[in-house]
Amino acid sequence: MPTTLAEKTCTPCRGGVPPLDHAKAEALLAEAPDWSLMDEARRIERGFRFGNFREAAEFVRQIGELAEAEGHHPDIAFGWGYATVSLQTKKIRGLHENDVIMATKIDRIFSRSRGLPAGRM
Ligand SMILES: C[C@H](O)[C@H](O)[C@H]1CNC2=NC(N)=NC(=O)C2=N1
Repeated sequence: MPTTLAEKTCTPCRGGVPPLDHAKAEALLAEAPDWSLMDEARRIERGFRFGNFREAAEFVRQIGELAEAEGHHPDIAFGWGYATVSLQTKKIRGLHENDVIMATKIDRIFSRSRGLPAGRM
């Protein structure tokens, strides 16, 4: 039984479910404290900094692999030294547990890229 969101996998979201309300989103974000609620809690976003373009591009590549494996996809803007990742469940135009699962997994990718053990930023 997974105990943390990062150990869970995204469930196929077929729509028809209500988006998380602000309180529930806030509660789940306790596991992804570096992410910000945006657009009246319909989206979450986090900015990441890197030493150059190549590091940012590699981070984006790894997120792409994760997204394909999980079947849940972020929006990403990136360039020299930065990447901004946004998560929303498009089908419900709001937040789903899948979005926070992805956030926790993306945090682990970033931690690993900085040579930190997962779970410590
Ligand atoms: C069929 C496929 O699982 C769905 O279209 C998935 C793909 N990835 C997705 N990603 C996001 N962020 N929101 C979705 O609603 C979504 N739907």
